[in-house]
Amino acid sequence: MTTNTQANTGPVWDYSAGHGPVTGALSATTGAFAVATTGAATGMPPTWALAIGTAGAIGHTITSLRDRLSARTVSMRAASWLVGAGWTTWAMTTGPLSWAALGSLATIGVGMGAAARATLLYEEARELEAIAAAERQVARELSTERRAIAAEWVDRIQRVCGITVRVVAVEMWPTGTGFTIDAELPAGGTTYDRIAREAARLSADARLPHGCTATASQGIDQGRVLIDVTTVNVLEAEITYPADYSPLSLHTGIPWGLRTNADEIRAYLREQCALVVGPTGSGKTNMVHTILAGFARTTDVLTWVIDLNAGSAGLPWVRPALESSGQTTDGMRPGIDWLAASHEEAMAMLDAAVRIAKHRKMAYQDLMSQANTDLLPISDRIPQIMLVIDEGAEILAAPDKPSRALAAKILEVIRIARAMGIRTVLTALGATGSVLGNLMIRREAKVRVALTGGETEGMDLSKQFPGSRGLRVDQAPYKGSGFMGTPESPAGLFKSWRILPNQIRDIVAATSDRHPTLDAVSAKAAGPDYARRWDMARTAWMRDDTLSSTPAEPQTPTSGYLAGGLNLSALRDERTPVVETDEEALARKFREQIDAQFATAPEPGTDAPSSGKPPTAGLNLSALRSEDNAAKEAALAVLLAAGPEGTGASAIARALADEHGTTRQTVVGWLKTWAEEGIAVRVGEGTKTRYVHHRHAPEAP
Ligand SMILES: Nc1ncnc2c1ncn2[C@@H]1O[C@H](COP(=O)(O)OP(=O)(O)OP(=O)(O)O)[C@@H](O)[C@H]1O
Repeated sequence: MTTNTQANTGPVWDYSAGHGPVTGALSATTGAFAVATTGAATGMPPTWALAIGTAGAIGHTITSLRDRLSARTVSMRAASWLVGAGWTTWAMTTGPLSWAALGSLATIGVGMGAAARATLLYEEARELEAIAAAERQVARELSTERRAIAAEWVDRIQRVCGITVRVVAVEMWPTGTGFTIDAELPAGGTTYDRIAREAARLSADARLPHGCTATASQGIDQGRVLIDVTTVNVLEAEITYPADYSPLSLHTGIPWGLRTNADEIRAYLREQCALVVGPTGSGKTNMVHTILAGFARTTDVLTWVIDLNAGSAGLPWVRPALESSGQTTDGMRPGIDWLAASHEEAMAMLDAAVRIAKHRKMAYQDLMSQANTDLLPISDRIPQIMLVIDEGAEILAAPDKPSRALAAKILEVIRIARAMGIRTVLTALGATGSVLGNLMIRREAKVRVALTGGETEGMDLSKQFPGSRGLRVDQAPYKGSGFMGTPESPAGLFKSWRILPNQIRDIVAATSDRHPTLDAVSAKAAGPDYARRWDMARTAWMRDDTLSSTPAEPQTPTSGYLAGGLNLSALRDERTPVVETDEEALARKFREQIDAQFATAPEPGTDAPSSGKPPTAGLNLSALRSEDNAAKEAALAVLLAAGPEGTGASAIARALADEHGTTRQTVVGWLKTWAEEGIAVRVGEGTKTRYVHHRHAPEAP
């Protein structure tokens, strides 16, 4: 027997030879070959060759299907079958084993078994061929669909943008929620943004459902464009935070939510800070928890949280690890590494951060030179500190003295600590000019999120995502939905995961032994303020459930660590102009220096009549500084006059516009404070949110 090999079809055997029992090789039918060899060794009669030939035929059948089955696997199966069948048959009929008997019986087995096996294999092959045919049919239909999409979009782009592209590929998303078109731009220097800027018109022309977009971005080179078209609105549904709490690293990015194609979007924060903007009710608090969940899962991040609103953003991450005494439970670490709910604690935290940044710079010189980098190599041994400052933008804009001191420190951390591994996530109620007008924030915080949640007023996406076109607030009218852009991923629609308290508890428990420890160099620089952060005296308030509902007394900057309430609102209420003390003068000089260095842009709409105070240089705090008490009192009067029906921030801002020029964001801040203090009661949700003065509130006498 000889073996031939034909191109594209594989080896074909010729069974006609019959010289002796078996000669030649049956490379794909090891079993038959084994039996043949056995037969030869024991003087197999020539007739056995027939059976062996049948076995060879199996090999033929098998190898002709090599595209579908591994011939080797099948021949091994045949071999084991042959031996097994031969052995069994012999055992039933003959008795004790001899090589001759084995040979003959094996051959009978080969004949019978080969026939049965050939039938089985034939069936299997037919089945596989049928599947392949079905697959080919689907592929044909898919490519017809792709061709139809390509043709439709070439026409559409021509109609809407006036340019003729050539579609190179259409990729259907596995999630079934849309597709990506890869197209070549026409010659003559056309750039992708000719299409990007027409996103809204393209979406309308394609009659995409609400919440779906056609977003163009750069292709593989400057002559190509990628157009992501979403056809199913994934922003609408509530999607819970994934139950997979596996370890993450700062370097591999931290997932913050989903794109419309259901892809995860990650924030890379080794060098970047982040700004998350969301008006009340948009899902901002939920998003902060999602962010803290991501940090808790990392092995190289320590999270420090400042939340002057009763520490509420950080508390769920600490409480599972707190004993009733207020001390941390042995063996369980909180999901965050430090929580500040008062100005004093926040100041201690920020001071520690500044000291760490400065000390790391000196102490890790050798390490950085060995690693040949000017960025401190962050790892589980030298962790990054992520400072999450809830409503940090409002602190930057607040007019009171303690907030101004905090603002100066926050900006200092942002300015000096990038290379040394301390970055911030600031949240804001509105994309106020006071935040984005600051060049340093604009430059350092390029990971940006705008949660819209149905709120359209005061959301200026073009400021938050400069250069992005076609983003419209009404594309994301659902809670937890909005836009996210990072230096790696252009601004686009996004949905944050919904995370509930029980999941936060689970994550705290699951990640407790994973958190890094602050490196000794940094811990030394941070000093006792850091080392004693979980001291009972400083954490007792975390167990006190009554605190958050008790209006706080104004605190003096010298008061102790016990954050007996969160006095941002109280401090915002400072009414009497303060004579500048030495400390204030120092803070003012510092702000002036920062502004001189980082050319802070003026905030639009803040040239309204001021209360007579000279405009203060720097930090764009002018908006709120110029909102004098008269404006606040006028706002309260409008609220009172609105009676039981109540009113909203926009209406109050409109009423104040002429006389005081107060911005809506400012009114939002006041309303939030008043709601916390019980002066106003919040009624309704989302776009229907109203505030009622407590005298008119339903439960009021
Ligand atoms: N990612 C999300 N998916 C679905 N629903 C969400 C999501 N985030 C928030 N929500 C819904 O929106 C409500 C408000 O969320 P959240 O408290 O986070 O908003 P907020 O902007 O912090 O508002 P406030 O400042 O008034 O507390 C939640 O109770 C929840 O019902």
